Amino acid sequence: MLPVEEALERVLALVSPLPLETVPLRAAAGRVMGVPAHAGLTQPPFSASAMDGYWLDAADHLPLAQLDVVGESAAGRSYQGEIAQGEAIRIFTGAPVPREGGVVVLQENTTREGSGLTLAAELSTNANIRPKGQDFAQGTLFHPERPLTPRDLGLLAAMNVANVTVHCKPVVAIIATGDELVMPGNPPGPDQILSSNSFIVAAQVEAMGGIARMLPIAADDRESLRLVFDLAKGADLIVTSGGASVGDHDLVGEVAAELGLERSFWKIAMRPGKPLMAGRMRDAVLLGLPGNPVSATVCAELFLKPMLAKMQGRAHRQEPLRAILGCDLGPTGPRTHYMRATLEEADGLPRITPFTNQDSAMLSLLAQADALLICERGEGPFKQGDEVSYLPLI
Ligand SMILES: Nc1nc2c(c(=O)[nH]1)N[C@H]1C(S)=C(S)[C@@H](COP(=O)(O)OP(=O)(O)OC[C@H]3O[C@@H](n4cnc5c(N)ncnc54)[C@H](O)[C@@H]3O)O[C@H]1N2
Ligand code: MOO
Repeated sequence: MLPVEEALERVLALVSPLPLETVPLRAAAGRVMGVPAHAGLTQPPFSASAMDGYWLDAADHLPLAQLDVVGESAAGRSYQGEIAQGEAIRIFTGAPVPREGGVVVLQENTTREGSGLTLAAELSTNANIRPKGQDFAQGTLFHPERPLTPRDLGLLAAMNVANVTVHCKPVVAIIATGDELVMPGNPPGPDQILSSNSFIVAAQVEAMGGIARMLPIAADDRESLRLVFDLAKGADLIVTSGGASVGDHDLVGEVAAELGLERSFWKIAMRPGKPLMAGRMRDAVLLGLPGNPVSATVCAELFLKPMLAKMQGRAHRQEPLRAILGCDLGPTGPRTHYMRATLEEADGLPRITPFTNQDSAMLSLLAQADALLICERGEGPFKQGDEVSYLPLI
């Protein structure tokens, strides 16, 4: 069985960053830029007042100085005239200063009568002016290698970048397989259950910036599987769940092989998630998740998310965090165990405690879990108080 690290290398080798498309800035949140943007202007484009008050020459900036107010500069309407020594202009926040070499005195530190202005007895040394180009210069490059944040969009807008070139969103076809499955909202027969995996995977895909296409449930027969695989045409990734193991009705691998799957691997040294399979299939990549909901979720966390990140040109390494173990644990066995666990705040590192029941069909415990405690294969036993690694769950 393939170690988890190697399986991750193999799934990442199956995918590449997707082609680029140009989208309006409004549609760019969460997308990853494929080429840098250039600032179309210097910001601020002019030295501007940072306060409401009066602009005057630095030579006139003296306690109790008396000046004559000869004009006004407001944001969007600058003062165009001359200003001599002993003169000032009214100025507002964001308005261009008439020239370099002046200061802005807050209106609170002046008295005004008609056009006469008297400065306060105590003056600040702050010029209250935002210098031209303080924020960025024309031509400055911007290319964060992560999803664009709302703040990034603000910066791009200020740079006069109206359209951004980003990686296309991965389209993911999601196929649940199994005669026993019905969609939520339908009454299950006596030997049926509800399909939950597709909802977990679709939400994970969307949280990672992909487009989820939830396809109809495939029955455990070749014809039905072929039909639903056909509906997946056009997707970049096909994610199945169920039918991955060794039972007589586990047909996903067989049917995918008939349809041209070049399998990269099947079965990994991981618990839960042993029967995971992956490979290239037609123009897409297939990730075959095990049917147990916990196994499907953990495999999607560990493999699908990094694949989606790489396809969008994002960093795709998930570095484990450290915590203190809240209980004793026995030896791990031959498969690295990702245990559903709760996290509690503590002095220093948080305390992590795995649930006693780690059955891979337990959705209620999965929903309560904060983290996956990582117990490497062949390691342990562990003692309460040991420092251990975990991956947070959102
Ligand atoms: N003899 C062996 N039996 C099994 C092995 C093995 O190595 N030898 N591996 C076990 C492991 S590990 C897992 S995990 C499961 C996975 O099997 P499959 O991928 O073939 O999944 P199914 O048998 O189709 O389903 C397993 C379980 O999950 C339920 N399921 C399936 N799809 C969904 C869904 N969309 N939503 C909710 N629940 C789903 C299904 O009803 C089953 O209860 O195999 C072990 N067996
Ligand atoms: O390892 Mo399976 O994936 O029991 O749950």
